[in-house]
Amino acid sequence: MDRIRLVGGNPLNGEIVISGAKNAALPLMIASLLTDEPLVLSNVPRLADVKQLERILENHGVDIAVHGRRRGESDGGGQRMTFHAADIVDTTAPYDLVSKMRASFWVIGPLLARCHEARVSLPGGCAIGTRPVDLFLFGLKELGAEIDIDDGYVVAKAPKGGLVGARIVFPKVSVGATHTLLMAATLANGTTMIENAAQEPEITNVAECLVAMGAKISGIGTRTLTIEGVEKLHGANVEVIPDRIETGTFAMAAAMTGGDVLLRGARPEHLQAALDILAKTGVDLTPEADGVRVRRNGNGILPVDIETQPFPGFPTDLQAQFMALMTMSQGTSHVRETIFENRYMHVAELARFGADIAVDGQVATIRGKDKLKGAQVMATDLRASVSLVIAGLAAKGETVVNRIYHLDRGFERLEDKLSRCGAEIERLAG
Ligand SMILES: CC(=O)N[C@H]1[C@@H](OP(=O)(O)OP(=O)(O)OC[C@H]2O[C@@H](n3ccc(=O)[nH]c3=O)[C@H](O)[C@@H]2O)O[C@H](CO)[C@@H](O)[C@@H]1O
Ligand SMILES: C=C(OP(=O)(O)O)C(=O)O
Repeated sequence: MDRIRLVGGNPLNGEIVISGAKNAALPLMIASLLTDEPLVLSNVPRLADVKQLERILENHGVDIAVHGRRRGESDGGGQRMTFHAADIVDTTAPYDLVSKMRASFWVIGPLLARCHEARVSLPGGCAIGTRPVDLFLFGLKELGAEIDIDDGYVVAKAPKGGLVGARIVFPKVSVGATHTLLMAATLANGTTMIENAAQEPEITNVAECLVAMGAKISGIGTRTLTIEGVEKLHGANVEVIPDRIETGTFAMAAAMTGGDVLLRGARPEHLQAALDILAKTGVDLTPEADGVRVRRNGNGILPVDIETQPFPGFPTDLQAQFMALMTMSQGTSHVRETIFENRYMHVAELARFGADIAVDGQVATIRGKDKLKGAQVMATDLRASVSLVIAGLAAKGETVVNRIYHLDRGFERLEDKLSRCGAEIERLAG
């Protein structure tokens, strides 16, 4: 299994190009199931999760092509890919494919809408809590679907004639359930209202893609989405938004090590809450024409308390990285994780660097240290893994991060991007 070795202490200086967002690319790829015409996506990141979803879509009968570079495109840019679901040959998403990744469960929405049936294995994904699917099932039932659980599979059937528009009031905000019901409703008979919908920028990216495919959606970017079902959707060309979690991660890495990094392509409005918090820790953040500049020169890291919240709040996917930063703050800070009940797996690993963190229920109390010391650590989930890299970049001496396949799920060329900015970091194969 590959590992990452790094030697801490170098400030980060230079430029990092932000990749396309994993959490937008995945549902956009899934949206291709809604039409028999080609959906062309650009800026698709090269990630293990994208590859895994390609396998799942191919199993349903989707033809997938990766296009070559065009004039004027940089070599590090995202992929342009076509997804063509001319004929869906199989409406089952099997356990061995779905169990590796949470988002693969979301195929249930388009399959049910277009083929009127779906059999999808209960999902996997990062082990950060129980992660039930009750909200998906509740929403699909509201659209008239009949649902059974059989041998670890969700078996869903639409009424004769297809799904029927309805008012769905989610009792809790869910990104995945919003994506799924939004996609399902585009082909339902009549109008659907999704209330208490997630407002994440990735939802907006998908909603705008669906509109480009001929869907009728209003309220995009708000808590209430209204979808007037149409008979058919068509092909479209859509760009994946830049990854706000990658942006925040590199911003925190630069804040941790000091230095001056331009995050090229970053969209500050997609992570304003996190940038506002970073500014309070003493980092200079300057929006530029094509990105955000992050600078910390000499001054110490100030302690700041955070609470994770659905968008536009502080994202849970940046909680571990922020905690890594706080381990070297000049005081005591608190993190409250309100989205997932078990998203503190990085705490025990950060302790190996000498970090002082105590967890009590939802709240972690972090007492900042002057110094961290490099260590052997184990990556436990995607964002936890990168928090260990951030700690390692600032720690004295050598760090080895084991089990980095988690990192490859969500970070494109992480070592390359960091080493170009002066970090001493390499991948050890095997
Ligand atoms: C691929 C992708 O985009 N993953 C993101 C997505 O995950 P995901 O879509 O899985 O996260 P949700 O927004 O659904 O989860 C939010 C909360 O709702 C709960 N819940 C969810 C569904 C359900 O049926 N029942 C239920 O109780 C979850 O357990 C969790 O406590 O949003 C999360 C919250 O921003 C991010 O951390 C993940 O990176
Ligand atoms: C938790 C994440 O991914 P997933 O929902 O696929 O587990 C993530 O992207 O941080």
